[in-house]
Amino acid sequence: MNFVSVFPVSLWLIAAGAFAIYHAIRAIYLIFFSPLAAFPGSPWAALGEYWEAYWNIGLSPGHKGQTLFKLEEMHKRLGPALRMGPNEVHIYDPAFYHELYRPGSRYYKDPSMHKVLGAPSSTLAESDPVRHKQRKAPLEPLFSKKNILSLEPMLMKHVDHCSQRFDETFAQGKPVSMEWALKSLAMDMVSQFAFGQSLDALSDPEFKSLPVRVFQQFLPSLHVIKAFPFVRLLSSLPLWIAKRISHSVEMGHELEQFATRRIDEYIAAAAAGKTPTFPTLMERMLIPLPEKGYVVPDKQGLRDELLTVISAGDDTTGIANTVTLFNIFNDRTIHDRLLAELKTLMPKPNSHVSYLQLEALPYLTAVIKEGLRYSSPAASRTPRLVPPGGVRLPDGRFIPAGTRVGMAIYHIHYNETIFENPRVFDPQRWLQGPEVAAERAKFLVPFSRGSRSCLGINLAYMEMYMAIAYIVRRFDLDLVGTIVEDMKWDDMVVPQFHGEFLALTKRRQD
Ligand code: HEM
Repeated sequence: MNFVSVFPVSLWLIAAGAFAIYHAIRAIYLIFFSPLAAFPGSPWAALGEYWEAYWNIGLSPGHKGQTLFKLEEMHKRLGPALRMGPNEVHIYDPAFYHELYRPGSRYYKDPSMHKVLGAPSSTLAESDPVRHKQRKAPLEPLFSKKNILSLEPMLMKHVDHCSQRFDETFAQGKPVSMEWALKSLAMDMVSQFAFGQSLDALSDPEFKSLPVRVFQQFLPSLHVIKAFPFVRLLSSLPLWIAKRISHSVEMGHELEQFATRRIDEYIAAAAAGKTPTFPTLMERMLIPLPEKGYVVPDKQGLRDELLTVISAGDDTTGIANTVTLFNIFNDRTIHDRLLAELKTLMPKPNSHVSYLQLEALPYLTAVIKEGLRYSSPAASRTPRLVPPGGVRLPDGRFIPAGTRVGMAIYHIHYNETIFENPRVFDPQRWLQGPEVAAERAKFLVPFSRGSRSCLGINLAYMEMYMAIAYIVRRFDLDLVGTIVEDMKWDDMVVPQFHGEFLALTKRRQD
């Protein structure tokens, strides 16, 4: 007996017909009658994740990581609010950014989205504001400026190691792939901060150690997982099967195993009294804070935290440094002015200065701000849910409570009304008098704003100031055939460049 003989053909036809009618009615409702029908956009977007997947996944040429740019173009044609999904609106109005992401905002993260995207029990993914505050409690003092300043010698050690690796590669007559090298530098810094021991990514001969590659290759797969959540289930398969199905799933497995190993090693070392001499993420996460409602998470929670912090801190800072350095060495005017300023503080190429001294340099500061604007490492939208009562937009349209709304940092940073000639890398725009600079600073939001903004902001700034200042002062990078076109990028969760930034890393003599 088989299924077809149990259910006659007519029943199958009725079931298929009912299915088709249900979806046709659903489509008509979503496109023409839903409360979001007033918002223009592609009808495919109204039906599901299909439109976004079509522009992001890259099944056809020119359609990889393009949703962000497509949205920009559509907003310019169709207005500041677009239909982005059955229950989602996308906004392109800088003034609304400060409403959506302000401190105390009641627009919370959407838990369903983070369940799909992974690491659901991390601070980054926690949507409930009370639980988020509790979860953040041990991390806040760790990420404070005071504590980050105490990490300066550790960061300096990695900058020196990076310089030594540049020398070795130069001696072999080979160019350095700057993106890989700078991501390795960021990886060593953030891994030591997270569990007290760096992953020594800088020692890899090509700067392509497994952890750096794994994060780089896993993140773009989030586009696929978002559109087809069942893909996530593949990660529960045994590794040998998963490997045959998808490289990204294999990478996801690698990541989880890597984090679990690190946690076990850390706990074993702590039990043997061998903890690092400076506070680390792991150490803080393992101490309960009953007065703040913080309970030590289970293994899965620790793993999620470790993975999100390393991933949040590696690619982002690596990308920001890559883009900033390319633009410095691609424009002699910017380069010469920055070098001249650095020489006032660091008379010799091997001079050492403190981070606080670097932070006080006006042109370096302008270059770093512009690097963060121009690179926008966390470029895409970070959606939130509309709070009870809904929201009325300035044009009178209403968005009901529970709708997802999102804005993209890239759209703020590349908005011509705020930043003139946004596609030009121009540090000078930050030096046009305190009033103009203050007005522009309101819209410099690489780390987002409000209670869900980046916890790692102080560490990220310190990494950037130190990497940019020491590399520019020590090395005269000679771009090996890299042109502006190579630095164009697709939005694959983090920017993915079209070409490679290759440079001969020659030491300066004076
Ligand atoms: C240039 C470098 C960086 C940029 C541009 C950046 C950007 C961001 C942005 C935009 C968010 C908010 C995401 C959201 O709304 O969902 C965020 C959150 C976060 N970032 Fe960063 N980040 C950087 C570096 C770092 C570093 C170095 C670390 C840690 C070592 C870090 C750790 C975190 C954490 C833990 C969160 C979650 C905060 C929370 O939800 O309370 N980030 N980052």
